[in-house]
Amino acid sequence: MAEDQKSGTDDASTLSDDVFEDQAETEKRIEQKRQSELAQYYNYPSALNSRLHYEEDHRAPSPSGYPGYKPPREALQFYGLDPDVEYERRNRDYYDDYDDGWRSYKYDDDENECSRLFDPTISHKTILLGDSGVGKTSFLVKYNTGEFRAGSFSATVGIALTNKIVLVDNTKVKLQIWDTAGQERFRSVTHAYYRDAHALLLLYDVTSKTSFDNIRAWLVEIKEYAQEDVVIMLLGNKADCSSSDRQVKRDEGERLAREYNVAFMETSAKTGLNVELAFLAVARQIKCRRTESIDEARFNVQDFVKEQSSAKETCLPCSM
Ligand SMILES: Nc1nc2c(ncn2[C@@H]2O[C@H](COP(=O)(O)OP(=O)(O)OP(=O)(O)O)[C@@H](O)[C@H]2O)c(=O)[nH]1
Repeated sequence: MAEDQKSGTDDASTLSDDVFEDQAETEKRIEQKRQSELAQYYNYPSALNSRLHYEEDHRAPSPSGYPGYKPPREALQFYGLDPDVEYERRNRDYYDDYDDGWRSYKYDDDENECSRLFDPTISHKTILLGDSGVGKTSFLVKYNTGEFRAGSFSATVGIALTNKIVLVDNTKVKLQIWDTAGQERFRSVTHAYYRDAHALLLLYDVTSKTSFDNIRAWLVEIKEYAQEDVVIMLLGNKADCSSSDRQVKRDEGERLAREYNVAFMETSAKTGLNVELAFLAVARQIKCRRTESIDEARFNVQDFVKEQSSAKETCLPCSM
């Protein structure tokens, strides 16, 4: 492990003997120091650089992450890795497979000339939230590239974004979609991003009761940090899994969504079930909330989701 990475631990051992600082204070200060070290990686100008992946055992930042992603040198050093060795390894192991890059870091350019852009001044910020491992990155990558790569993504560190244009009734709605780290230790970083979010996609994993139980805690956080009128959608991901693996029934998800008055659907990043629909519903709801039209303002995302889910359980075209 490199000296950089060890510094937090060294601080802890030194300061635990310090009679002027109790353990809680020490831990708090170390966490602040760690966060400030991490914070520098979130300020990279490029969206690609704002995303760091690493493997659970901390041996290496994820080589795959988003296809074509190359962590900054400092990020690798932060995890005690030699950047030259890692870049070489990544080139060898992964770049050949993922040479298309993550295509939609630029806006998708819609060919439909007659469609107008809804509120061109705003990229509507949409954030994926939920416990670590529920499938946020897979969900976004599926939406973005149409591909699912089982087990390809290791835990997200911090945040990353992509931009998409969704066509709602011949109007383009720009979504700026943020993928966040589900791990508790990055929570304080992601909180900062809730504030100006227009929509939140809150995921749990239908094969993990814990991730479902934690939804209530996520909703408490959302209430605390997000704007009051934020569009929230609860998604039970990994719906493709067999019934023997399933720990959360569909109607449990529905009940919870009703209790909190949020839209709900089950999804699968693997099969694409409702992936497009989730973003379409979000775009539609955002547009309707910001429009003067009485008819459109009456649009209810939950009814829309219900209607669409029963009409078609797979990916929908973007224009409806
Ligand atoms: N069967 C199935 N597996 C999925 C699905 N979505 C994700 N997975 C798998 O679940 C694991 C975790 O997926 P990720 O996309 O990395 O999860 P995450 O929520 O981004 O995790 P963090 O980055 O730690 O917050 C991976 O092994 C994925 O292949 C799905 O819809 N179906």
